[in-house]
Amino acid sequence: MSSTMEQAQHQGSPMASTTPHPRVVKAVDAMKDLGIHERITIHILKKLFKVYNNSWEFIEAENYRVLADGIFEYQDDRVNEGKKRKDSQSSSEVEPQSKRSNLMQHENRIAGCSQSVFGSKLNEHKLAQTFTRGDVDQAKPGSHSIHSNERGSWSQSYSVQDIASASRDRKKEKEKQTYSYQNDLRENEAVPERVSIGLSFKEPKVERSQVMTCSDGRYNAVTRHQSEPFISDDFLFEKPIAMVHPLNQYHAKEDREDGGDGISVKGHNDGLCVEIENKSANCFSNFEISSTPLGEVKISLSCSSSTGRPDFRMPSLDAVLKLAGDRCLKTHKIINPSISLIDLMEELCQHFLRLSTIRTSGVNMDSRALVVYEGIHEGHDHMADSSSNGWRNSLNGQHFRQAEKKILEFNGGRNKRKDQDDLNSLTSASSLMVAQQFNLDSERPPHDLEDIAKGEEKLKILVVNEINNTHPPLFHYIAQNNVYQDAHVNFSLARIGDEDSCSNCFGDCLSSPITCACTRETGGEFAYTADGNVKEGFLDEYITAIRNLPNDRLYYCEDCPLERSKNDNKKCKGHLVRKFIKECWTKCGCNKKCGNRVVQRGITRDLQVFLTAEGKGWGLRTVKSLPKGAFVCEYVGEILTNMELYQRNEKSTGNEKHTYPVLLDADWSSEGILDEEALCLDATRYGNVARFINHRCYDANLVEIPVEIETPDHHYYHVAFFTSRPVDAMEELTWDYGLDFLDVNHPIKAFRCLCGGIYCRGMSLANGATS
Ligand SMILES: C[S@@+](CC[C@H](N)C(=O)[O-])C[C@H]1O[C@@H](n2cnc3c(N)ncnc32)[C@H](O)[C@@H]1O
Repeated sequence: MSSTMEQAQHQGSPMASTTPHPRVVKAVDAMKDLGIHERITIHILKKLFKVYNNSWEFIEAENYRVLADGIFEYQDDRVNEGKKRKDSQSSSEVEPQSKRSNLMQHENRIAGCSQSVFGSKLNEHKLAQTFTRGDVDQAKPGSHSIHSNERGSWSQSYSVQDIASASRDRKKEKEKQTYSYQNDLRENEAVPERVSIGLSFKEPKVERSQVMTCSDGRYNAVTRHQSEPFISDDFLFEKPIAMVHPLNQYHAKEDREDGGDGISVKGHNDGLCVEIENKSANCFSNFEISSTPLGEVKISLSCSSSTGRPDFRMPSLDAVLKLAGDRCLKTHKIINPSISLIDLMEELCQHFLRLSTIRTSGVNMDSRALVVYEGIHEGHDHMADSSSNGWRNSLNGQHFRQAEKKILEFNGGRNKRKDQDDLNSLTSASSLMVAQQFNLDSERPPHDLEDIAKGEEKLKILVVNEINNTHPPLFHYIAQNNVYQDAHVNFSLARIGDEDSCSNCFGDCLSSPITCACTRETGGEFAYTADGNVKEGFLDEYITAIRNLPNDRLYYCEDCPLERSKNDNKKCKGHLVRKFIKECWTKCGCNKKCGNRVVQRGITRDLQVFLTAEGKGWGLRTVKSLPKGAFVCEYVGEILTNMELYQRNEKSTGNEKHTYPVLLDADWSSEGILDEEALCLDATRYGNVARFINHRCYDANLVEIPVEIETPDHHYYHVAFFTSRPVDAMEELTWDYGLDFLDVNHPIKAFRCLCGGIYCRGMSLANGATS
């Protein structure tokens, strides 16, 4: 980014160090294993910190048991709130009492104090009056374990210890290993534990023909009324209340005596529970949900018929959870608030089957193959790891396509819509594989030298090497930003208010006499000229502001997400508050050719990627001269969270070639930004031509301006490069990265600057170029 020497000291630069606290990262990783999204984990962590006076020990104890409980409880509360809202809207009936609150009141009566760690803000002091600290520790509700066996069955059990029994059972409990995944090969064991009051699965949504009732009218004991007697001792899960066959909907509707869905329902003799049975011969899997009157619940997922398949391989639990988690994130964007536990289990089951029966060129996938399968979603790290095992060539994208085809064949009896879904996920997975293949085949020319954009842009972008016969570094060309995994980028029409769109405009807003609502950001005037360049007045003011850095241009976070995560907890260095350009978009009445739509139209200038003579590696230049304010290109890359970037950097050896990530902090002043909301763009693996723009200190000929297009929410925006002055034909395009060459702690080692400018600040300071 354009900046002065001083600016390089600030965080309002693309190179800002993004280093979350390692303990936060560990906690996030641990929760991710449970399929919990980073945003939620961090949200709860913060609350727990307040409750526990920043004590990590308490939060980390028993493998983050408190944290997990807090999260479950939080999710529970949200579901309840949603339900309450719905209920109060739809009927005037007396609101049914929350089941959890029933339980909690009940537990509280027994324990004589508040038990909720999170929701009711556990008061340790208060608890200590009745129980020892150890008892309180033991009393954190909600242990959770998952077991799997060789035959493809998992059982997932949840437990809670109330304070009273924690006191009693403390010694016994210590011996139990709770809250850990166990992917061992032992027989499926039912673990006699009691249900967590914090879990959000207490009222499974039963869809289609899945029925889940108890003959006494209760789903499970979480619905137990507070007046029921509390019996605290062991209760084994002997009888399932329900067996749900999630894949049943895929079977052809042949045997209709059961109502046409292949499912029949029959009650258990004990008069307590109901079993749901799938009569279909092609039963792939089923769930067993067992419950006791006390609320002890065991949910097990078994894929029994897969075990008879010769090609069955037990997939790793992590792989299945990851695949299901990814799908939840991608299909539902983030966990769908209306999703039920049954839906989740169903999803898990499908992915379990997917992974357990994938074949590659007639060879069964083994555990290594699963790692690569995950690698499809992960980027090239896994592939790089696996390559060292010397087997990568047998698992290229084509084989994965075969593998996916196999899944479709295997599921031949399923309905068409599901097959289409599979096909869709296949397409997205395959497209990522193309990027992996660059690494796979060293014989293959890495890029189309005639057009490095491979047709993704309107114009071809030539690669020119007048110096030697090397090629540009490997990456996957994308013309638009793409979410890597966790970034929460919400483009919904509902978020665009009337004030954020010009629905009354028509044709070209620039030539309209009506004041366009889209000029809101730029003081009632358009930022662009009719030629599509940024107006000189706007540009000069913008450049002056970022180069001269008056103090009122810097925003200092009270609790900076960048500094907070560092061990030394330094103060915020300040983020440069930038002016935005707002372009017209879908809700606007104007047409696609409207003059207030420049960046969204993509690259229109003739550009070349070339090998620089000064030793800076590859660079970008313009073939024709450009006027001041011309749009050149956008910085396109993967959208990462601050945390993901940190994790990526942590894995890096420090010796790779880097593009520098851009932090999207231009508008942090308008709202306190949270860790989990901090986004950045990284073009190292996926990017466009902007990844070739080299750095120049201070007087670079490009300036980056934040541009709002799809969403008025400035936590995500486009980073667009415009010329800061007229540029000659064949002149290299440069950008001031805003690098602090003095920052030895930055995760990416600075290079020795060869910009050759008279204001160069990095020539003598840093050691060794990385390119
Ligand atoms: C975003 S990439 C730019 C493209 C890069 N030159 C390439 O070949 O892929 C950033 C890297 O380019 C090199 N670079 C960029 N500007 C430079 C400069 N002024 N002096 C020396 N190296 C530079 C550094 O190696 C830096 O890590």
